[in-house]
Amino acid sequence: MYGVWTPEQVGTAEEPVLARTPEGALMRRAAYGAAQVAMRMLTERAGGVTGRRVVVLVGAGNNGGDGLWAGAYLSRRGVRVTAVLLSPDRAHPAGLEALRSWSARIVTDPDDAVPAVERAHLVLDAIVGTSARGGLRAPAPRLVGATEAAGVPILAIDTPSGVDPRTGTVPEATDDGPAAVTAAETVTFGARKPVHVLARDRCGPVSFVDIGLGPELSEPPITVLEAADVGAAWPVPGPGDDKYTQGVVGVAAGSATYPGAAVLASGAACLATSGMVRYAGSAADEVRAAWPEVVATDHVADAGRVQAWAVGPGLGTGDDGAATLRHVLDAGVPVLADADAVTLLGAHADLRTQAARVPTLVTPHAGEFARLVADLDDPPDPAPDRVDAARRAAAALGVTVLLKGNATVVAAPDGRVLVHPAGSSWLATAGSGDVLSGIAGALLAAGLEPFRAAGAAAFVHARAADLGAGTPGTPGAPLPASHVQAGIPDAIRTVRAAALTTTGAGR
Ligand SMILES: NC(=O)C1=CN([C@@H]2O[C@H](COP(=O)(O)OP(=O)(O)OC[C@H]3O[C@@H](n4cnc5c(N)ncnc54)[C@H](OP(=O)(O)O)[C@@H]3O)[C@@H](O)[C@H]2O)[C@@H](O)CC1
Ligand SMILES: [K+]
Repeated sequence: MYGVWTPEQVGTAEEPVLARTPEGALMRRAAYGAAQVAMRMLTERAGGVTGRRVVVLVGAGNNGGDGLWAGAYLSRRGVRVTAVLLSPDRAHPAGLEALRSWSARIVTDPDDAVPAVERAHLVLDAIVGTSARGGLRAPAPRLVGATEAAGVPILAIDTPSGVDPRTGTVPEATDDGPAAVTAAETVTFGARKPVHVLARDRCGPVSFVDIGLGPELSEPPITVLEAADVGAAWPVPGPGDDKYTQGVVGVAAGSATYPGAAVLASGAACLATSGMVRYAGSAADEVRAAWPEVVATDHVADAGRVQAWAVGPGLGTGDDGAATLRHVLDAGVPVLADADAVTLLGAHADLRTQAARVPTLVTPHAGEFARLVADLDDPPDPAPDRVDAARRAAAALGVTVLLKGNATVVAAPDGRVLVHPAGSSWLATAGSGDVLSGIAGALLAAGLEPFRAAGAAAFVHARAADLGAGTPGTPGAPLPASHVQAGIPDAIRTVRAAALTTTGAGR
């Protein structure tokens, strides 16, 4: 597990460290770390360091200072460095002096900069960091566009410029070029910021350089689970367990029109934990045929006792669906509400009141989220700040909210937030949400609190898709939701193996 801090919190943590270290030491530490990453990238992508060409795009503030110092360290190692000063009058003086002392080339005319980036082996984006507001400013779009068109990789210094460091959002591109950098990799300093988990597609892999802020940082407003955390929390049977002690999950999903949702959710629940799965609904025959271990009935009233309900996929949003949701919310056990159940919660105030009385996890995509909060005073809007919107919705509704998207955001009513940054987009396929419902419902039944269940389910769901798409590190292929479902056991094995390696847990 690691934390993510806002730029303001990082700034506050920096102050005492800056006060007790020699002037410029923190920046030099950061820049040295950035130069190490740049040299590794040059070795991997250009076969070596000495004599390779690096262009540093240098903005007006300390981020530009990091870039200039990194350029100086690279020059010292024999790299041919060109610094492009985008605001020549405001370039960091000490960094500029350091770079000049190594006789690096310094360019201020964009017309000279374009051929330089086109011929570079690597471009460092030191245009703007944590003080960024809005997209790239001229002439940066032209230079970043030329870099991308030439296929030259970009290493973002601290944050990919043009991407909002707090929310990960990017303005529209203009005729001048891209509004933000798309980095091959990012190197960050002191603490990870929201952009690194909310806009992984813009950052690429993120390296972390410790500059000693740790003791000064407050509780992180966002945490990110790692494989070992998920593996250590994953419920598996012990010697004293039977099918009931591990938790029975009820699945209320699917309909005559959408039996597939029931099959996907029930099967995912079967694969996620080893207790027992009950199914209630009009797709009982289809569920039994696909998953003979499921105890299936036609109505929730006949389902028998469960320790949690997963309700919603393919349920319908009419009176029957509302009655089913009302029934499961009345059972007094944790509830996973997805898809049509989310829409029903948005439409019925009494159901929302019921949901707040039991541990409820709601898993909307963007459209369902808008319906879920439509009736609230001042409805939270995920554009531009998805974390804030999820946090406000969770607090207002008294439920845990898992907001789907490229980065999954989980917010608890008490203000805790988890983000799961997607490493890929393979989950953008019909039925993948039904699979997530089954996994999360099974974890609720096994006793995980909604916040943890949501984080662990999102992690394993994404891992199942990645494994199903192909061998990590090679180009993958699209996969349907039934293959995501089939990948759940492998995904669980990998997180449990990670837990075993890290802590000895997960046995
Ligand atoms: N404190 C430390 O010792 C350490 C700090 N560190 C480093 O400092 C970085 C933060 O530095 P910073 O606060 O100086 O601001 P920074 O992000 O460089 O922006 C500078 C100016 O750019 C402008 N600007 C705004 N938006 C823009 C845009 N879209 N496109 C173009 N320009 C834009 C805006 O000025 P404006 O023109 O709007 O007045 C803004 O004031 C941090 O990310 C890390 O890299 C590390 O070295 C660790 C030690
Ligand atoms: K940057």
